[in-house]
Amino acid sequence: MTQPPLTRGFEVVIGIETHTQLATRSKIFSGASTAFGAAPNCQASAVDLALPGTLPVMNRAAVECAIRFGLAIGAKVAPMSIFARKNYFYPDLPKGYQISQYETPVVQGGAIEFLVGGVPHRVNLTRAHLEEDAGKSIHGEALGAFLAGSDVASHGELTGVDLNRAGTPLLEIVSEPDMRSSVEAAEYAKALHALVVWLGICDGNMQEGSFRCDANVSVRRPGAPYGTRREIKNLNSFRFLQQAIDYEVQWQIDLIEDGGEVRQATVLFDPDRGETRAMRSKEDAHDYRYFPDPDLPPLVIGADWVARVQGELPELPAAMAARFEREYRLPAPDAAALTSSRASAAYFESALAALQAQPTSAAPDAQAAAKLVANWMMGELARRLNAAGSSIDAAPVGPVVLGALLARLRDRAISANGAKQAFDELWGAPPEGDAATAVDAIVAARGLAQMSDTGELERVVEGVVAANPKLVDEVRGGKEKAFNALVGQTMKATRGQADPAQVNQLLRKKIG
Ligand SMILES: Nc1ncnc2c1ncn2[C@@H]1O[C@H](COP(=O)(O)OP(=O)(O)OP(=O)(O)O)[C@@H](O)[C@H]1O
Ligand SMILES: [Mg+2]
Ligand SMILES: [Mg+2]
Repeated sequence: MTQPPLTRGFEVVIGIETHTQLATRSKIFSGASTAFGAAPNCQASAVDLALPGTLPVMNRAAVECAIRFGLAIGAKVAPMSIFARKNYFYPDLPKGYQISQYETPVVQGGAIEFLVGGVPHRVNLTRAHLEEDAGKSIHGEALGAFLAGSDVASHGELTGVDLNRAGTPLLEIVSEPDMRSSVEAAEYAKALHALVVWLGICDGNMQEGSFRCDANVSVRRPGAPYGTRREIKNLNSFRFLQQAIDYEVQWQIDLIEDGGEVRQATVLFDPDRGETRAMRSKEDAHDYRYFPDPDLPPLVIGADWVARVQGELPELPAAMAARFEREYRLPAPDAAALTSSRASAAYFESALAALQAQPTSAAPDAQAAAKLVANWMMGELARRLNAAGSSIDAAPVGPVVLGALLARLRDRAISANGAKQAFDELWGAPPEGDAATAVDAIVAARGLAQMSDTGELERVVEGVVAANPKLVDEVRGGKEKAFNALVGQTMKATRGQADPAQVNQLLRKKIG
């Protein structure tokens, strides 16, 4: 075990609770739609509004998401779990309680594994439980926009309640207090996010609140028992998560060094000021008066259901990364990057297949081909996607086209620089029809072809050597600059169409 890093002599302890919105079509206990963006209160059924006499009915699809998750992280999927009422009063919670799971959650234990700077980390999970989301309170400008044109004039003093989100299925994923730095916390959250999207149980849209983290933070002197935690609520970006923890750690250490004592509290992060601010002193479990919900029977999950879901599970990111290392002989960081999403992994495999489908005169080198595709995906393609703020499934240059382009690079028909120019052109105007034909057309139209006829290049080199006796003498006297000048002249004579490596080689041979 490596020693955890210390901050001003303190060890940082972090546990994360993540509210993952499950990608089901309807709500967890009603048939109302979960689609995002509807006008307020258009997607709230009688159950979501908590009208008297209504009863919740469990959504099978939500349970199936929980099973998928449990199996993917090596947890125990409880054969029987219990729904409980978590009682609190808030305007956006019309029942006065949230249906959640307490003592017996559906997913128990398991772990998330990920790399931090290439070093493997493992964070154990306590549990993951199913629950319903609450509605939303709407204040200020957002409410004003909604009320514009109505006869409610002084909306400045009002708060609106939108119950569209009420009853949306959540899986709350609770980690053990296993993290020791804000960087580790952010990497954990990224790995968890990638996994739930990979499994297809969450759309992962953090702006719309589909994946929200609460960071529980405490500090302690090395070897001391855990300190008191403060909980930073509702962090919806990895950067905010990291910033909020960093600020909170400094705040707690300042307080302790000034002789104060951390008290349990719920705090909010203000991204504009980069600060955390107390929201309320934290409720304890007994404040919620948890008790089993008499409206819902125990949730029973049979072994056959678990076995079926297991059979339908896709190859998981860690297993796929290990396979990429083994099968394609890629370095571990490349394999991890390429398997950051299912779309990226699928792109890689089809680009590689397309590259290898192009005939070549040289002996095929599978490892070199895989590395070439990996380099281009992590370099040129990633750069382009970042600049466009786009995702890989929407890339204008698809895997088959990239494979065809890289085949020309492999065969030295174009230079790396020429390939980049062709890539730019393909990006601007995605080709239709056969990919190789489209690539060759661009290479021809832009004059990107490298001179492939060795005999012809040899004649050019001979000409350059004959015309520059002075430079040749200097090269023989050991002047590298003179050699570069000869390379430059040869490139010029071939209008840049020669392979520089080949020019180098021929010149050395001629000069001796
Ligand atoms: N001393 C501590 N320092 C940092 N994190 C802690 C500490 N003790 C517990 N935690 C973490 O706090 C989180 C507690 O989550 P849990 O859902 O069990 O309870 P809660 O926060 O009281 O409930 P709620 O769901 O109502 O917010 C866990 O992620 C746990 O690892
Ligand atoms: Mg919790
Ligand atoms: Mg909490």
